[in-house]
Amino acid sequence: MIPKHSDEQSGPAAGLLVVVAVDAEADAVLRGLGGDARPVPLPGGGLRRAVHPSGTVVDVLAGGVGPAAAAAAASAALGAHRYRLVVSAGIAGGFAPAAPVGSTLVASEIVAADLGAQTPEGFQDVEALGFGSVRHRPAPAAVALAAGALGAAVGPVLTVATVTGGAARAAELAARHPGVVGEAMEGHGVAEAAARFGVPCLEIRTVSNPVGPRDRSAWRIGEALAALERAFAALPHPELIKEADGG
Ligand SMILES: O=C(O)c1cccc(C(=O)CC[C@H]2O[C@@H](n3cnc4c(=O)[nH]cnc43)[C@H](O)[C@@H]2O)c1
Repeated sequence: MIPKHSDEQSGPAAGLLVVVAVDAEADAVLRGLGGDARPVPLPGGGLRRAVHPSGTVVDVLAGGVGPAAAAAAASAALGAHRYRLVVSAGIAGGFAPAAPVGSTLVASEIVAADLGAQTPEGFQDVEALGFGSVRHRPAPAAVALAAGALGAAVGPVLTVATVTGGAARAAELAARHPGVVGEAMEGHGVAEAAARFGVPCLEIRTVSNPVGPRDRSAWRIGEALAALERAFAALPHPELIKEADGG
């Protein structure tokens, strides 16, 4: 694990780091936090700082699409600044019936769903193959606190490198991950980076499309971004940081 920063090295802790993929998601999160944000220097850019009405200092990072970009960006921010909690956030696909379009999700597990190998017995993840881990489990009390405040569905949220585009693949993922609520592309990368810095991590998503057969006419990105804005306005930021930290 990479040692935590000392105050002498980097000044007072920002509190919360929110890692999204693209600027439209960052803008939605920042609107929810109250609007005013200033850029913070970071190699690769994309970092803006806001203060929630609760007084919590929140850094919002647009780190790019996919787990590798998200992990690299989150590591850069975690290496440069002190945080007590990291949240992977953004829009996602929702698994029926738990996660309709416009709903909010909080991950009970952040799972790399396609990190493994095809074998004669079918897909096996790297954990089953004995050389890695595919799962991060956020603190249950923090998950419950966030979900209660947001009226969110709770369950595993998958991280995939390829968006699901068919009913058979959606059914296969649902069978392999009981209780699954969502699919996105960054959570596991962000969680891996946070773990290396010893900082707790949550994943909070709002649903833009159903997971299943590809249907561009069913995407509701504006609705999901509006839900993301509401979520970051409603989160009890100081209490959440305390819970995620272990109370
Ligand atoms: O081309 C498609 O069929 C398609 C369907 C859904 C999303 C995409 C994207 O390229 C968006 C990727 C972006 O948004 C997140 N996201 C949103 N919905 C999903 C999804 O159903 N499965 C995986 N990721 C999704 C993701 O985290 C990325 O940041 C294309």
